[in-house]
Amino acid sequence: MGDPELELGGAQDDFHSQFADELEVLAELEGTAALSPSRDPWPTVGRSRLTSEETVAGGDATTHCSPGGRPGNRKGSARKRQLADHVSRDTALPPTPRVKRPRLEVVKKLNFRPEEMEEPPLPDSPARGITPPLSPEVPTELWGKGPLDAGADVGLLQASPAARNPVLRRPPILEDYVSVTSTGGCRAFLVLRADPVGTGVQTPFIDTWRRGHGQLDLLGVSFASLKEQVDSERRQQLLEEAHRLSDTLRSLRSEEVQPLAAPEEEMASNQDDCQHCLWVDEFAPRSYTELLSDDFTNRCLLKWLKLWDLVVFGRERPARKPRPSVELARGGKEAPSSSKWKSHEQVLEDMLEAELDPSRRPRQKVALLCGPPGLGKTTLAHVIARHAGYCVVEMNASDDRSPEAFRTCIEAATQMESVLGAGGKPNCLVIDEIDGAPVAAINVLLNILDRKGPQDAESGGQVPTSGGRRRRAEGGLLMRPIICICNDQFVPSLRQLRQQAFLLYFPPILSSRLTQRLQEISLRQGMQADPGALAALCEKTDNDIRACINTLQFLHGRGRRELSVQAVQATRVGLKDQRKGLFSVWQEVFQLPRAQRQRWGQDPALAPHMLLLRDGHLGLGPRAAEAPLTTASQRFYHILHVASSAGDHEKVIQGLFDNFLRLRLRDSSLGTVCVALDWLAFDDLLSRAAHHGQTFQLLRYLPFLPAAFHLLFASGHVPRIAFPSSQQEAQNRTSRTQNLIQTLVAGIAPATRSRAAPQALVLDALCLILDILAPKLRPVSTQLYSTREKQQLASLVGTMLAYSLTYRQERMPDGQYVYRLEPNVEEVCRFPELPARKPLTYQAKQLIAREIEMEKMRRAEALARVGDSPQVDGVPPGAKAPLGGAGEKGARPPTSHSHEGQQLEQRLERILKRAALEEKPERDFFGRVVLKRAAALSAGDVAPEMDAAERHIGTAVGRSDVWFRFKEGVSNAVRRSVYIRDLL
Ligand SMILES: Nc1ncnc2c1ncn2[C@@H]1O[C@H](COP(=O)(O)OP(=O)(O)OP(=O)(O)O)[C@@H](O)[C@H]1O
Repeated sequence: MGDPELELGGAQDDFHSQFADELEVLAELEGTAALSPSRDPWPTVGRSRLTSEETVAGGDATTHCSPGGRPGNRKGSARKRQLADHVSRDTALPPTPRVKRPRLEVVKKLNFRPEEMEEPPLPDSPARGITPPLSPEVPTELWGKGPLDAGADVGLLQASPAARNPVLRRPPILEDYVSVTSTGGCRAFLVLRADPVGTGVQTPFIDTWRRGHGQLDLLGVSFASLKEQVDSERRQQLLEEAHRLSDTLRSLRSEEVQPLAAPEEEMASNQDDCQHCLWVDEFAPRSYTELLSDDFTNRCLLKWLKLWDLVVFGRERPARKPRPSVELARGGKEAPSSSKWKSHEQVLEDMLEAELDPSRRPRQKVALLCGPPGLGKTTLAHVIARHAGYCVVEMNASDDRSPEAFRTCIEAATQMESVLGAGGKPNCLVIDEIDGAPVAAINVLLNILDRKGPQDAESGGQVPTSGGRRRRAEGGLLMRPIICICNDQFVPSLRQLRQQAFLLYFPPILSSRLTQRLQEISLRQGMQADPGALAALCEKTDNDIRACINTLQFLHGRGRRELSVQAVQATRVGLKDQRKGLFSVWQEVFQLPRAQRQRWGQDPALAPHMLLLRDGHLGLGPRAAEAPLTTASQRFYHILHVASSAGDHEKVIQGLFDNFLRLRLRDSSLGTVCVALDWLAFDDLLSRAAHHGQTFQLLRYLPFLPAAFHLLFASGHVPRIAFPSSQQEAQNRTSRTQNLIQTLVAGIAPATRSRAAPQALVLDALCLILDILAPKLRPVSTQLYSTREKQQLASLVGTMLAYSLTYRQERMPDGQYVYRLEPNVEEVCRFPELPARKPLTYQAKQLIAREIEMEKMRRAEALARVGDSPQVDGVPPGAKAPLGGAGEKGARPPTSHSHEGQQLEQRLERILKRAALEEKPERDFFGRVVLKRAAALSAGDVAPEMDAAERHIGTAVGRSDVWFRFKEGVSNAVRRSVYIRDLL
């Protein structure tokens, strides 16, 4: 854009050149006025306007008029004023969307060719906005008809050329203007006009204004209209939400006021609630009668809670009526109650009938409810505790796992002031998922249970009454009932708690009761469900209440208003990824499912082992799809699922291995047993390949073994299952045997050891060695042995010493003494149940043991002697020992008993002499000789050496040459004929 002042400066040189334009314009004006005498230069407000761009694009072809556009209002002095064609929006016009006009293209080009500037606007272009007065070049038809034309000539005559046509080819004389140069180099001059409305002046965002509120309509719909639309939509939404909420509130209130409304009304009012809440919560039982669990269990738990009444509420226990069965038993001759075997129910009844402990609490301070998930254990605990007048405090042992958190929770719930919390009711603590708690946390609970009150010490004390004084006196004594809930009672951490708790096993819910309840629920929710479909659902979920109700709600939520068996079977929801206990897994493997039991034995196609024996496969191929196998394959997949989710595969397999031979086998040819053993071997191979070779994808085949066992051995009988222990025992034996071999090998003489590798020893040598070590020895004194026998004995002793074997005396639990081989390698190579092949007598073993000891002493002494005297011939003393190594065995005759005696005597003498020589006078602290000794010596005139010996080894022994030590169980200790006088 050029500078107007410079432009003007160039035009001031001569008058003609300066005013030539004006003259021209005046001439033009005169011509236009003559052409359109009736044109209205000030169109009404309702007339459409054009923006400045349109004005520019259309040259003088604008048809707008505004108050500010009037010539009388114009003020030409302010150069910085807004362009006159930037006029305010017409507020009277509705903000209707308008079509983008093709003329906008022209604006973008900004090409001010003379012919374009004079080009008339399109006849169909909407007339909007307030525009400057008409340019004389604008054709008449552009102005439309009617009122717009009225009085046009009045203003027109008064208007200057610039006022009529703001876009000029030459600069205006009297008015301010802005020069504009097009991209093609063509120049035009825009007249500046006043903006009395102030729209353009006030807004700092002129460009925004141009884009947003101008006439370009780039959005197609004006921004304001869009905004308004959004606002109205939002308003509508809020209104709808408010309606919905008020409806919900109303329905809730009506439910409270009228709980038994007509089913239709109820259905309608519940429809909204259903979207928001779970049916399991909505239909959770609130009272005792609504419980679905077994009545006996419910009653037992309630009775146990009632046992706490005395300490909690101070209520006396009602006097018990004697049970008729007990009476009968007392009256009758045989008393069945005294029989050894009691059913679980009887045991529970007895516990509930038992006397309270000295502190007047039940003997079992904790009730432990255990059973599969979703059967309503937690619900039962809540309902029964509320029914018994308690305020239930629940904690989840899986969440609060640390012992400290456990202690705090338990103490807070049972002993703090909050016991009289909500509604003035005492608390009953419910600890859910206690099988998830660590041992340390369970120990905290056990410690709390074990706390003893003063009444425990002095039984029969005063009945504790409620109040702070009593609690203080009892310290931390547990005075509130605790109900623990778990899924698996056999987890190791619960072992101790189980022994102390009132154990209630939660039996499966009766399918008929659950079906009835489900029917009620589906009816209330407007869902049609036939009992067959509901029974199928119960069966599918193992009578899990939660899973059943959730499945119903899920199907209802998907728009299903009718439940069929097919729908239940096709639904993949409602199955909980539950982990069953080991016993239940074993039981499921060995027992047919309920529905199967009646049919078992009638349908030959169901003979399960046929599945495994035929073609040696499991019926997983096309055969599995055949009709008769459908039920069996269902069972197969069920067990496969159970085994996969059991987790501890090794234990499962151990249980199957330990128990399968105890079952009643129907197959007399033991074919099933052989197949089962093959499976076990296969499982071993698989596990080994998976773990050794790290090919873990093989692990997926492990659960097939339980499924195979199920098809082979499942029957209708309840199996008697024992916890597997054989694996553990075998492991213990293995490690014990390995230790024995290690000890044996470590004790073998080095020369022999080099040829006795452990495996070769076990497999080849040991059994034979044991035979060698059992020669026939006559049960007489060795003095009566022939030379050959003596040689035999010496050889035996030599062999045993070479392998570092001996016999050790042991006392049996019944008081008997026996000699055992040590290390007892007999265990390694003999089956425990089988008798030893050539057992040695007690005396023979005793003799051998003694000879071994003697030989050891001899060797030690020889070594000591060689150590004292300088070695002459360079031969090691051990090698020269009389009954030396195994290589020399039998070479030397066995030493006689008299020789032994001589040796012992000599040894004794030496010891005594040495002791006498070493005798030194007793000195006091300062090194002076203590005189007391001298006085004693003077009293008895005995040789000082003898006395010294006596002092050393006692009076009786010290003065005799021989002494005996009594060794219990050694028979030869009393066989020798010894006179008393020899001992004195
Ligand atoms: N008689 C009943 N009628 C309707 N719903 C019930 C009934 N009993 C229990 N439920 C519902 O079943 C659901 C499961 O119950 P609950 O939590 O007591 O089972 P649980 O055996 O403790 O399971 P978990 O071991 O998984 O904790 C609950 O939501 C409860 O509302």
